[in-house]
Order: sequence, then structure tokens, then C-alpha cells
Amino acid sequence: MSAAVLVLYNPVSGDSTAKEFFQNHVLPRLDSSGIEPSAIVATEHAGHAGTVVTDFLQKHRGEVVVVLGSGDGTLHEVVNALSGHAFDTARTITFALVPCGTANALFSSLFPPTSESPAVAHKLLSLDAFVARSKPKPLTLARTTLYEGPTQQIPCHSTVSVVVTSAALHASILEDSELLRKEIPGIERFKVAAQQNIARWYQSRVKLFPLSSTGVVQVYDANMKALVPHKGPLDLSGPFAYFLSTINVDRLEPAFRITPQFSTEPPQGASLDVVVVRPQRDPVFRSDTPQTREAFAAKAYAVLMAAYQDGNHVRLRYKESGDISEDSDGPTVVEYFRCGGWEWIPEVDEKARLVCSDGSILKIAQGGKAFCEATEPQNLLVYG
Ligand SMILES: Nc1ncnc2c1ncn2[C@@H]1O[C@H](COP(=O)(O)OP(=O)(O)OP(=O)(O)O)[C@@H](O)[C@H]1O
Repeated sequence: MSAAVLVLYNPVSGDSTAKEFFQNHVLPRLDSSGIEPSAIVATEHAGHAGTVVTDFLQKHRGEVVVVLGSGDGTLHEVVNALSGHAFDTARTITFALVPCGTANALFSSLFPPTSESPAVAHKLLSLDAFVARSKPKPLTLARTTLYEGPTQQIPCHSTVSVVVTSAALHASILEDSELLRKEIPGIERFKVAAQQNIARWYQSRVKLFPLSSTGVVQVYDANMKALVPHKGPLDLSGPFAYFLSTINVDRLEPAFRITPQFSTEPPQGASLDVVVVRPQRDPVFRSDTPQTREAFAAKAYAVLMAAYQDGNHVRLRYKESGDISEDSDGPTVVEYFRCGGWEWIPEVDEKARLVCSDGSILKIAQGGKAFCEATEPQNLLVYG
């Protein structure tokens, strides 16, 4: 039995051109390939995409393909709606992504931009893989659970991410960038929000949990230019400037390759790639003062800019003077891990309690913590 096809797009994602793109390119491509969608739906409000997909699954039996025209936020809604329903886990749901959003992290990671391919053809690559019946790839999910206390284990909220789960600077950027959406519809709003938050530090404690495949956490070794096993437990204490983990992607925007090892050394099985910046690694760090934070902002900014240079931030190291260089053999500015899960236990400051899951912002209760774990559901796939 061939799969039932749902065509679903968010008309307000990105620059609000999804409807036009579907009418001019996606629907004709399906038609010329002899694929007849069972339904074509435009989302009407936030949260609608999840209901559309779960209703479709109830109406159609067997395998389902969702041709999804949106950004990562809409995919996040769909995946969360699916994880909240008790569907037969043997039922396969495969996404063909048409990047119509602002950042399109998952699509850009599956199909990194090239200067040669024309824009329209590039946007149709995942759809083309579906039409050609290519073998889809399994999606990893990161389930984040918020607990009200660090030890009492009372879960108060749970959500899944398909791209990114973060705290610290990235969570603050995403919180503020949403307020700028109307004013700056493109990815520039992330840079503006970064400037607003670049001098903040976040007091927290972190635990990294081993990969289920190898029983260890892996850490990036800048000399070996590779991930190596870390022996023993991995507890990190703050202050943190940056704390971010990704699944399924090596970039959060077409050029922002923040977790480059995901594509350089692809993981085996469910795992999270984690990028951390802790100012106390700076050889000239002495104490946490407003002046130290202000001075460190230039270094945090250099890390973000290097991520735009094909993920070069992982190669940045401190000189004895505290200057940053690729030619030093001092401590790396960025710590890079691959793990099975992590715990973020914020202390005191309000902003350290923010957690970002694919752009949506959660808040940890005072005295609580967030626990994030990678899982591979097996029945969620993507054409890539
Ligand atoms: N008709 C609608 N009106 C208003 N908001 C909508 C509508 N349909 C969907 N949404 C909301 O739009 C939000 C943003 O959508 P989406 O993630 O697709 O685009 P984006 O944010 O521009 O891209 P990206 O997530 O890649 O940066 C979603 O969180 C969704 O809740």
C-alpha cells in the first residue's frame, strides 16, 4: 500500500511566501510525478499544524508522508503533537521538507547551501528525494523535562525538540528575537538579539550523561580534531556564557554551523552534540565583575562569528594573554561534547532559568532543573 500524502504549509512562516511557493512549485511537482495528496492544508493559527497531522493519522491507515512547508517551529509543533498521542509506533511518518521558514535548520543541515544550485531547485531537494523514493533518514528527538526541584524528581513539563535545546545566551537570543519578528522578519533578528544579550553570564551546574551506544561522553580534542572518549563523570560548573545542544543538525541557519562534528563525524544512534562556553577557561579570568563580563563579550561574539565560518569556533584557543587564536595550543574557547543527555541546574539569576526548545521558550521553576535526553523513535523519518 502506498503512503497517504498530507501537504501542509504555514503561510506566515519566514517571509510569508509558502502559499505561493506551493502553488507554483510544490503542487505541480507532485502532480507531474503522479502523486495525489489526500489533503492540502494551510495552517490557520499557532498549534494548528499538530492537530492537522494527528487528525490525518486518525483518518488514514498505514504509512503517512507529510510534505511540510514551514520552518523548524512548525515541525516542532507537529512532532510534539505526535509524541503526545498514543499512535502505533510501527506506523511510519516521513517528512518531505520544503524550507519556507526563517532559519530552516533541519533542511539546511540535510541540504547545506551551495552557490551553484538555483534557489527554487534547492528548496525542492527533500521533495525530490520523496518523489524519487529515496531512503529516508531516522530523526532523533531530544526530550526535555522540567523538574520543580533539583532532587525531588517532580516533573512539571515535558517537550520534545527536533533541532535544538539550549539555555544561556541562545535561549535569551530566541526569547528576544521573537519580539523582533515583525520588525525584522529575516535571520538578522537573531544577530540583533545576540548583541542585546552578549555580555550576560548564567550561573548554573551541568551534568552530562553517557551515550547509550558507548557508555561514555565524548569530548572534542582540538589537537586530534576529533571526538575522543572522556573518562569518568562529567560535571561542569558555571558561570556559562553559552550552552546549547542539537540533534539532527550541524547548523541552526544555513551558514551558522554551530555543531560541526555532527556532519564531520556523524553519530551512531541517538545523541546530543553540546557546545559550551565558560568564561573561567579564559587564562586572564580572575573574578566575575561587570567589567569582566563586558570584556568577555568580545570573545563570546568572536565564537559566534567563527561558527558562521564553517564551524571554525571549535578551533579557537586562548593564548596566555587571553587573546583568541587558531594558532595557539592553549585551552579551547569552546567545549564540545557528544552525550546521551544533560541536566541544567540554574542558580540564582532569572535568565539562567530559560530553556529554548526549537525556538519555544520554557522557564524552569526557581530551585528546579531541566533534564534533556536523546531518543530515536524509529518511526519518524525525513527525506534528506
Ligand atoms: N496561520 C497562522 N497564523 C499565525 N501563526 C501561525 C500560523 N500558522 C502557524 N503559525 C505559527 O508560526 C510559527 C512560526 O512558524 P515556522 O517555524 O514555520 O516559521 P519560522 O519561525 O519563520 O521559521 P524557523 O522556525 O525555521 O525560524 C509557528 O510556531 C506556528 O505556531
